[in-house]
Formats: sequence, structure tokens, C-alpha cells
Amino acid sequence: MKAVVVENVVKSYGSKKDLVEALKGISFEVDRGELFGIIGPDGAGKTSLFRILTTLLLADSGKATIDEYDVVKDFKAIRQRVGYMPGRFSLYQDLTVEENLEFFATTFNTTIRENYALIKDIYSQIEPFKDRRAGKLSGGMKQKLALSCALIHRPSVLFLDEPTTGVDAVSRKEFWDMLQNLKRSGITILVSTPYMDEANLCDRIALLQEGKLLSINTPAGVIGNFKQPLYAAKGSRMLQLLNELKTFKEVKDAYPFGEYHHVVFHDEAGVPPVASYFGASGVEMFPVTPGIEDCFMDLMKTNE
Ligand SMILES: Nc1ncnc2c1ncn2[C@@H]1O[C@H](COP(=O)(O)OP(=O)(O)OP(=O)(O)O)[C@@H](O)[C@H]1O
Repeated sequence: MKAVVVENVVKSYGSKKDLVEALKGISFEVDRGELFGIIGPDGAGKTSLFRILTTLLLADSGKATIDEYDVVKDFKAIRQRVGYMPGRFSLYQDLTVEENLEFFATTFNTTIRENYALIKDIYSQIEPFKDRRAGKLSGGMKQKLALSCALIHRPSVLFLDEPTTGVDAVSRKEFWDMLQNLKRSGITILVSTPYMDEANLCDRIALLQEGKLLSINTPAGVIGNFKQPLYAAKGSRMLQLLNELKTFKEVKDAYPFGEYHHVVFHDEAGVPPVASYFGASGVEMFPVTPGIEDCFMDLMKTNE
């Protein structure tokens, strides 16, 4: 049984003149117990997709099921089965940590004690502050409380919409460690993120751009499909270098990447003439292994 099945889901907002096509026919499946990442920049359609799958928004067309329950017909059953941590902080700022958790537990007809074992690792880190109002917590602590609340009814499928956006690097790392532990307890997790480096921590990823899925694969599979030569380049005048690189017919794409530019060539034959031209003017250029971000850039370029 698949935990999530999405078939040709379409969602638009607005009307004719200012129509926004947020999802342009999305299809994918998620296996039970998988940690599945939806990777995409702002506005790609991640939130719309999650809201449809958690029964908070109706799609214009297409079909989706969670644990074989239909998101439209069986919305009540799905609400019992899914946990949802929305992108923006969704907790009651004026309630304390413990009151927030109790509120969510009561909504699902359960108690903190009944499911304490599931949230223990996460909740115990904020439990010393259980009398503090949620609005007074740090970003990382809010995130842990929101995750505890999304888990308190022991969901079968957990949806996390950009859980690490705006959270510091240490808390981000901790958060992903928590997800790996949750995965071990058998929960299916769908997590959206704009951070490419987090893609490597998922079992499989779907790359979403302007409402379209560009690729669905394991992180290694996505990288394995990148076959073109990729080089890093650095010179004394980086903007000029970037513009100049783009004028070569051998260069498929060039974009800033940290302190370097990444240069994608159409094929190996195109590398020597470009490398020797820039080598003569003191530009440093060497081959690099592609990462998810390079693959995403390339898929977007191809998709244009
Ligand atoms: N209620 C709405 N009315 C009109 N347009 C909307 C509405 N909600 C979303 N959109 C638009 O639909 C597109 C997809 O938005 P969505 O929030 O699903 O993407 P996202 O990947 O979650 O991005 P973000 O991280 O910025 O929320 C965007 O262009 C957004 O502006």
C-alpha cells in the first residue's frame, strides 16, 4: 500500500486576468515509511500541494489519496491520520508550551501521556520550559513544539512545510536528526524545503518548479543523471567573468556558486578551448562534482 498517491493534481488561484497556476498537473507516489522531500524555491507550489493533501484546500482537478483514503471523499478519516506542521508558526502564542500540546491532544481525543513515548525525544528538550508562552520561545524551540503538536495524535503520515526555514544551522541539523528517528518509528514523512542541502537527507526527492515536477528520484539518482562536464571558475573580476563565460557556445550555463561560478559545458569537447582561453588570463578553472543545486539549475534550464 502506498502512503501517498497524487495523480495529475491541478490548482489555480484567481481568475482569467490574474490567474496563477500553482500546480500544473502533479503526479507522484510515496511509499510507507519513506522520508520524501519536496524541494523547490518560494512560490513553487509546495504549500498548495500540502494543503490539498491535508484536506485544507480543494484541487481544481486530479486525485490524491493518503493511506488509500481520498482527500475529498474521506477528508474526516484523513484528518485523523495526518499530522501537519504548516510553514508559518501555527501555535497559540498566548498559550504555554504545555497548553499548546494539550490543546492539540484534546482536539484529537487523546492525551499527552498516551503518546508521550513518540514525542519524548523532541518534547523533552522543551519540557523544562513548559510554562513559558509559545510566543516567547526561540525559533528552534517553536519548531520543536510545533513538531510535537503535529505528532501528538500519532499520525500515519506527517507533512512538514518548510520546517527549517529561518532556523539556525544547529537547529536545522538537530531537526533532521529528529526526522531520521521518527522515520525509524515507521511514520511516513513528506517534508518541503527550499534548501538544496537538505535534499540529501531524504530517501527520495521531488524537484518542484513553478507548479511542475522536474524530477523524482533518490538524491544519488538525481545527481547520477547529471552527465555534462561541470567546472568551477574564479577570477579577479567575477561579474565580468560570468558574462563572458555565457558568450561561449560551448557553455550551456554559468551561474554564481559560493565564491566560484559553476560552468556547465554541453560536452567534454567544449572544455579545452574555453579552459585555455580563460587560463591565459589567469582564471582558475577545475572540474567539480555536481550537487543537487546544480541538477536543479540544469533541470530548470532544460525546462525553460
Ligand atoms: N490564496 C492565493 N491566492 C492567489 N495566489 C496564491 C494563493 N496562494 C498561493 N498563491 C500563489 O500560488 C503560487 C504557489 O504558492 P505556494 O504557497 O503553494 O508555493 P510555495 O512553494 O509554498 O512557496 P512559498 O514558500 O512562497 O509559500 C505562488 O505564485 C503564490 O503566489
